[in-house]
Amino acid sequence: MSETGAQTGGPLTKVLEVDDVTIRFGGLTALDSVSFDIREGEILGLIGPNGAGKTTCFNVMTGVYQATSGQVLFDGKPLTKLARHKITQLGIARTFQNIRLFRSMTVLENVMVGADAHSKVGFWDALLRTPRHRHTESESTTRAKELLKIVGISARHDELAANLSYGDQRRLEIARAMATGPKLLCLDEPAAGFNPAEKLKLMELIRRVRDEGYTVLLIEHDMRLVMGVTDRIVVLEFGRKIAEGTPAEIRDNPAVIAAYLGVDEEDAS
Ligand SMILES: Nc1ncnc2c1ncn2[C@@H]1O[C@H](COP(=O)(O)OP(=O)(O)OP(=O)(O)O)[C@@H](O)[C@H]1O
Repeated sequence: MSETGAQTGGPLTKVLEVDDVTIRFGGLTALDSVSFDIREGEILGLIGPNGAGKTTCFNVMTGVYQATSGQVLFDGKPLTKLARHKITQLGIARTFQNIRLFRSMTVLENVMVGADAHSKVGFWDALLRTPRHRHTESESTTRAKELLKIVGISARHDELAANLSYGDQRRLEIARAMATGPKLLCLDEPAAGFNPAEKLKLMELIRRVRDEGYTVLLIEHDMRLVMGVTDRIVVLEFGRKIAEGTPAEIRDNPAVIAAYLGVDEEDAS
């Protein structure tokens, strides 16, 4: 396990802060005064029953939605609603519930696209193939190959993305997101459609990604996976934060048990 501030008691750097965020859609309050933060080097899980507000929260944390009130601070600065490429440039990368890859490009090319989103080389450098562009290109090829190794699919780098198995496509999505060099990597239900053996491998992979120095936000339905891989968990129910803590604390929290069992808090304790 990597040594994060959270685990060593050292100074905590907040990568992202959700500060008293409320989001309303017409008459419906999807998020109600929610506050929590994500600390550098940790894996934070965001969980809750269906309709709890996880996706809405994810969307406000990745600049897709603007809070009705309250704010999200990324790297200490307010995050406003931004175009997707701007969010990537800021340092937030995400994967999607429904895999979004360039299916007719190779595995390596898909990761290189991620690296290009991060690249400082301009249009003219690329068009004229300047030494600066060539240098950057070879650096990003090397880095893309390293990332494919980390996610465990380097042997398939020349294959078309469409030819990968479902599990390997998910791995490729993670590598592509990592290639943008994010300060925060957001995984939206990465285990969707996985069998138990694949879920175990995914847990290993998420830990490996964190140990590489990435900060990870994980939204996931599979409780065992969330409990097994996260450093801290935030629980939402009906748009409110009902608990926050380590997996062990969350497992024993009566409000969380009640939310998942759908019974009164008193009955669950
Ligand atoms: N764009 C929208 N317009 C109107 N209502 C919305 C919108 N997005 C979400 N909602 C509503 O906000 C509430 C929270 O939804 P959200 O999708 O964030 O929950 P969730 O925890 O991600 O649920 P699930 O686990 O089922 O995906 C729900 O009642 C949903 O119907």
